[in-house]
Amino acid sequence: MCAAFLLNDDFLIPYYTRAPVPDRVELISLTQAGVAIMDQVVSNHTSLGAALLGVLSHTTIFIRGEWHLRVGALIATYSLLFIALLYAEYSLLDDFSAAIKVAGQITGSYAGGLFGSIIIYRRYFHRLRNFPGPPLAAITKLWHVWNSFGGRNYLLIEEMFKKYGPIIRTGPEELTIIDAAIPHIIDGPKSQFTKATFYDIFLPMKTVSAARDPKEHEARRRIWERGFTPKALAVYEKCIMHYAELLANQIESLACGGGSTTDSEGAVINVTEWIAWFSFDVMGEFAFSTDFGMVQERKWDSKMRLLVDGLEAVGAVGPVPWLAQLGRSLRPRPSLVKDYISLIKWCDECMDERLRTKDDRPDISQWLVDAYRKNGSQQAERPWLEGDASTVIVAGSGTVSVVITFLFYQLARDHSQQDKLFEEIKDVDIYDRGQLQNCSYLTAFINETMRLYPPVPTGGNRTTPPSGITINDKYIPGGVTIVAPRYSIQRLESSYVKADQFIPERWTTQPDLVKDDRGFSPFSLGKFGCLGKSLAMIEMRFVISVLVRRFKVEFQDNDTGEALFTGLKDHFTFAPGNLSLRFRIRK
Ligand code: HEM
Repeated sequence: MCAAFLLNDDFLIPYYTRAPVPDRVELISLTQAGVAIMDQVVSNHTSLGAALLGVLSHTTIFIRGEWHLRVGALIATYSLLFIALLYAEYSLLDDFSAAIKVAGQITGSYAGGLFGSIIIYRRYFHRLRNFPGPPLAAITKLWHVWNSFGGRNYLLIEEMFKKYGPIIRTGPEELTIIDAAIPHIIDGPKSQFTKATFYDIFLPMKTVSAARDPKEHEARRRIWERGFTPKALAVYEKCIMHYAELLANQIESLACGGGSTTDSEGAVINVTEWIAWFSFDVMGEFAFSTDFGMVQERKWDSKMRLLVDGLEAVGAVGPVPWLAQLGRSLRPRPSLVKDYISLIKWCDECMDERLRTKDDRPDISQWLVDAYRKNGSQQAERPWLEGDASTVIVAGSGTVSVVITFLFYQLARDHSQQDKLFEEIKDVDIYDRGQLQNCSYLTAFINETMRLYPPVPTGGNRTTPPSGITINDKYIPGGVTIVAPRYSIQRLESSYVKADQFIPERWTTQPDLVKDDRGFSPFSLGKFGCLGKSLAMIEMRFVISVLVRRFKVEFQDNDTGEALFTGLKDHFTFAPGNLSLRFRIRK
């Protein structure tokens, strides 16, 4: 009877209406109907069993731990099960289409049970269920990939902040928190937070910036720190000076009539491009002791373009690490993944070349190479070497160039600020690092640029310690990913007066314009904080000083620099749109 409720109405009528007594033909058709009913009963029971198994595998296995690195293996197992079932059914029924139907029904029911359970659990029973946020974001991070496509993650977070408030559930197991206190909570000296699953998108490449295991990270960081001693910085400084002067000379030759973009009133320069060339050239020296020659040649090195495109992949799939791993195992590979793989391969080749040079070069990599040569198991060390070398380039150039580009935008917008900066540095010996460090307006200009346009605008995800944390009287359990987006935190009206306006004086003569500076952390803090902070400050101070002393900058004609913003993309680091400015030589 019970089974009958699950059945098709057509079968029930002849089965339960007994009178009148059937003839032979009717008996045969009744028997066939009976067999069909039994088949259906068995099939429905099997589907139900498979669906229950799906629910059970979620509630007992998949609900715990991290599975993003095993997605490829899980899909492979699931496909193999389907094939095994298909084979078994085909052996029994000798009918391929019936076998496909049954195998599909069982595996489909299992998947239905599994995903149904996941969806209901995440939406209605999850420990983060009471935090506000887009309903679909609570169910899957794919929502985030879709909505932040095209590098608009920083804007998406701003929109959600306005709609849902300062603590937003942006993923099944993720909260985005826009609060000035959060950088110190997640990265401060007493923090027990660890790096979140996001960093696994770089695997199998290994690098200090993506090491999630605290011990592994600490050991690697110690090696890196040797590359940033005052003695080492003094050597790098010479290299920075060389490239900064080369850059200024190239722009001057354009402004004097040596290039196609010239006119009698200086030269129109694509600042985004030239500054990117400069910072990549510098980091090429630091990572591989190689001159990419872009400032000299006035054009992109094809490998550097690859790097820029490869970073787009990081931005696109960053919210879903399993998608990155899946993309890597797909054949043919999606083009974004191909760019990323080519990038890793190229880093590999550059490192081979670097290892062939026997002499100790004064670059950042020498410390990494040193550790590699001393290590007993060089094979195990190799992925670190490549990963760290690419980190030097990506972390070192994609950040500095963002600040310098936006800083020049601000100089062009406000000529009085430009004059003030020039007045401060015009008589300073810019080759003396100490003197440049004392230029408070220059430092304030850099800080205010990093406040409004932080080179790492939304990234830096952390995982809460097992005991969880309490923020603003709200308890957040352990094992939850916390996103602390600098772009939004550093624009909080509760922290800064006229928060959206560029006012360098808030860091010098008008401290009352800063109400709460806890949220200002462009370099991050603590044990995961930027290793290259001092180097970056040296580099930015010097190149800005060289250029501001030699040139006046302005927008051309009716341009307002809008393209810088329309093209701006959040690829973990910011990728600015084009900024064209007229450079005139100062008399
Ligand atoms: C304006 C320039 C820079 C800014 C704003 C900046 C910002 C940051 C931020 C926010 C982080 C933390 C990222 C995270 O939590 O995942 C970071 C990490 C890091 N940065 Fe920088 N950075 C800059 C320049 C540099 C330079 C020039 C280098 C030198 C190669 C560098 C090397 C690193 C490394 C190795 C890490 C990883 C540290 C770790 O995980 O222990 N950065 N940086």
